[in-house]
Amino acid sequence: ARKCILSGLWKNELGSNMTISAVNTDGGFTGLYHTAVTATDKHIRVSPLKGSQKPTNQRKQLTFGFTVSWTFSNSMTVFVGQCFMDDKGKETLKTMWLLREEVSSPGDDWKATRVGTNIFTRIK
Ligand SMILES: O=C(CCCC[C@@H]1SC[C@@H]2NC(=O)N[C@@H]21)Nc1ccc([N+](=O)[O-])cc1
Repeated sequence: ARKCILSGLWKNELGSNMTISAVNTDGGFTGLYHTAVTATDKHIRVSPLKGSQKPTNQRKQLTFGFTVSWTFSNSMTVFVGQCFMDDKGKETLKTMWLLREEVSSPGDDWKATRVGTNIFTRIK
């Protein structure tokens, strides 16, 4: 594909994987996220994701964002990033994320958000 298409199966360097459904006409998409890691002592469960991307007809290397609402803990992650295509047509999603945990009081709000990066490549 000469243009990045987000739908399909992706994995990141942590070993997490995600499936993105078909992207609808306004750029919206949904999917499922299976994280390989957690900072809780909970059992990991597949969690829903919802996001949007810039329409592909405008850009070859599109920007996107999505939110994962974790089903196994009171926390949320937002990912934002861009799809890059190499000259062989291989797509890479370079992302940054914010992970918000639920804290018990406003006084703990300062320590409630983690930040990081993830790179996703397609699982053939
Ligand atoms: O652990 C969690 C939920 C799972 C987060 C997985 C993150 S999302 C960014 C990164 N990319 C991945 O593929 N996986 C990781 N929530 C959580 C974490 C810490 C605390 N805490 O209380 O410290 C509470 C909930």
